[in-house]
Amino acid sequence: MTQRRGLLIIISSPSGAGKSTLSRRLLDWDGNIRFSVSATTRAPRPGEEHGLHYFFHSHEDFQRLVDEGQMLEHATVFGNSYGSPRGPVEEAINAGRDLLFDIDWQGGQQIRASALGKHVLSIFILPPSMKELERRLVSRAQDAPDVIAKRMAQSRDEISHWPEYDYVLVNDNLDETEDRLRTIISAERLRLSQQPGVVEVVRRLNAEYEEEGKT
Ligand SMILES: Nc1nc2c(ncn2[C@@H]2O[C@H](COP(=O)(O)OP(=O)(O)O)[C@@H](O)[C@H]2O)c(=O)[nH]1
Ligand SMILES: Nc1ncnc2c1ncn2[C@@H]1O[C@H](COP(=O)(O)OP(=O)(O)O)[C@@H](O)[C@H]1O
Repeated sequence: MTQRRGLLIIISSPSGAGKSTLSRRLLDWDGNIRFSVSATTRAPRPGEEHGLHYFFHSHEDFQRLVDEGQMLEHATVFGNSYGSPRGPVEEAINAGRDLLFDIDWQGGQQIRASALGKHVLSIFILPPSMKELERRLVSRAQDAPDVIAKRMAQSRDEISHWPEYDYVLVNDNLDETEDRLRTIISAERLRLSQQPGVVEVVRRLNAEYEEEGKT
């Protein structure tokens, strides 16, 4: 049987809505999902490792990677450059491995518009309220107050892109949101793995129909 192609799972949300937390849970849930480690010019947060959470680059190095065509997509977010390396993507699709992208709406648009767009499953995460979004950003205790203010100010713009996504989830209860994400991914995998078999069955049914017509 033909192996299904890998999925490019794109998760976007305003900063603080919970996409990193949900991404981590999805990676723990299923070993067939790998994380697309982005390149960025942002400074590492405490505990973040080069090559694991991000590839941390200088502005010059980042620009060189873009110029060399090594980025599948890239964008400026909160004043820093972020981009998804092209290298692992086609390999994953062909090997039937799923890749998880924690990227913003600009990246989502670029990948969807690319030749690889047909492999995309996109999910947008909304916070239950703006107050809760701010509470989560503050309680994460990773960003300075001015950085948090910048992210809150940008959140409305990010949220306005929800209609571009295949699915939209409100991340109120974390376990419930994780459960819904698992359901969405499982259903999409089922749809993809069925396709080759279904084409064969329809061909056989058509042949049988033709045979019947002759008798
Ligand atoms: N377009 C694009 N956006 C990215 C990429 N990597 C991360 N981002 C987005 O950049 C924004 C800031 O990410 P980060 O600094 O890690 O903050 P956090 O999402 O609040 O934890 C988020 O919206 C990410 O989804 C990327 O490779 N491409
Ligand atoms: N459903 C939820 N309920 C309460 N807190 C949450 C929920 N989802 C995430 N969080 C917390 O909110 C903060 C921001 O989540 P994070 O995953 O870093 O967001 P993002 O990656 O979208 O910026 C973290 O401290 C995380 O533990």
